[in-house]
Amino acid sequence: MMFSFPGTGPREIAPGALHLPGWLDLAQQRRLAVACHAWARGPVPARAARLPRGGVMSVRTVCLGWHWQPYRYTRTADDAGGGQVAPLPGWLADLGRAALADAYRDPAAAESYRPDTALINFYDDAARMGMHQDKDERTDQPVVSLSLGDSCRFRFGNTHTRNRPWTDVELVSGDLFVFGGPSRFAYHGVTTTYPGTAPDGCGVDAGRINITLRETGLS
Ligand SMILES: O=C(O)CCC(=O)C(=O)O
Ligand SMILES: [Fe+2]
Repeated sequence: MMFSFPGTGPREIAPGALHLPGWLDLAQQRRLAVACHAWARGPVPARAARLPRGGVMSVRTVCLGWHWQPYRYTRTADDAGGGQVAPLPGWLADLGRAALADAYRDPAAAESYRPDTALINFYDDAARMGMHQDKDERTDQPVVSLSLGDSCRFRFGNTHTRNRPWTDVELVSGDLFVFGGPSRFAYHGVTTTYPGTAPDGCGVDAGRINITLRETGLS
């Protein structure tokens, strides 16, 4: 299952937070993007999630395994027609384990990773994501993030506040970003995307797609 990673090697952004540029080749990006576009159509269509205080997220999100709504996981998509989301395919969980093996160079950490949900976000040119923690999961297993399509500025902060210090990282189509260990609950967000930067043949005509794999601890 080990992946031979052709990129420049993991770059440590913070302890436990690693950026692996170019982790997916163009053919893998295309296959993933095609799959994301299919999931976006259903059984629960991608939608802009409503926030408890009335706002609406600027990304559209579709979930696999568990349905996420701000700020909890449910079996059925109660805020999006009540259907049951598609299961997380085994090959995507395998890809998550391969990601951890390459990021942490630790086969044991990879073997014990059991992601059971994926959140897939679709960014149009105006979409952003404010600084937040991924804290609706009941485990402290890492989050594995894969980027497709347009590049973005990903802001990776600290675990205490949504403010500085942070590091801005440009995430490009095919990049892997993993955050776990001491960085698992760090604040992070997407401050902007760069329209028109998607490489030809990555399967994304416009905008950006981000997939995060998580282990909810609910399954
Ligand atoms: O789009 C990204 O790169 C990050 C997405 C994210 O933070 C999330 O879905 O919780
Ligand atoms: Fe997040």
